Amino acid sequence: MEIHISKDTEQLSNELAEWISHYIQQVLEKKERFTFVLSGGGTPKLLYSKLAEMPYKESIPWNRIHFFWGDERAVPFEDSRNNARMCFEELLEKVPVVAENIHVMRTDIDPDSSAEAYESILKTYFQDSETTFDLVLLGMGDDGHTLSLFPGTDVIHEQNAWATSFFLPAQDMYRITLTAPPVNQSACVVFLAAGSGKAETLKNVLQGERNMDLYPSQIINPENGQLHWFVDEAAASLYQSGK
Ligand SMILES: O=C(O)[C@H](O)[C@@H](O)[C@H](O)[C@H](O)COP(=O)(O)O
Repeated sequence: MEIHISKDTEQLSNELAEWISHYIQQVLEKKERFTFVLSGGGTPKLLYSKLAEMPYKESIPWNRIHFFWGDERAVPFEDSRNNARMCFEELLEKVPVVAENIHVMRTDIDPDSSAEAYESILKTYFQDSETTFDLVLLGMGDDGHTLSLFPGTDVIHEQNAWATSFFLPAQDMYRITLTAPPVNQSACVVFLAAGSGKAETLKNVLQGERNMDLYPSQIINPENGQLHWFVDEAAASLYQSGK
């Protein structure tokens, strides 16, 4: 695991945009397509808007990138809470992507069918390949959740399905989410977290005892891939470097 600490969210977004751009170029030197899992939540908005600006708008080979999502709130695409919609607004509408390469988690069908359909897209994509995505961008909630793996939920320990759906009473909505297995088979996972509200949880996730039911983010640990945390100083304020 590698942790990158930036001064504030502006610097964090700039540094991560640069890192992602460099990583994409590197991977695309060796293969034709790049698979990128986008995250919802508030923190990546600034990152996406940076990637949509120069120089990345022109330097990244957008037409060779295939986009997926880590999780989705089962609300219509038009709803401002829809994760895919946010990603379109901040990034995908602004750069030359190929429409067929964008794989949203559908919310115009029932959540179970949507999760099944997503899993079958992924299985078709990756077939028997040992490695899944080139890059999975994840957020972490103040409570330690990532994807839609919320503390105390069964989905944290799902071993078979690659995508699933369930009702989240606290938010009165269904969620559709990737499970840990396809994420842990990816080539690289990047967590992006910012703000003092995440400081205690970040410390517990990275340096506390292992308790995935309490801190689901701990379950994410690519078997043969890289794991990076990009955080700002506020989120890292309780993290003890060098420990
Ligand atoms: O749909 C969601 O809510 C997200 O996919 C979720 O997993 C998010 O990444 C975290 O909650 C962090 O969100 P913030 O960046 O807003 O803190």
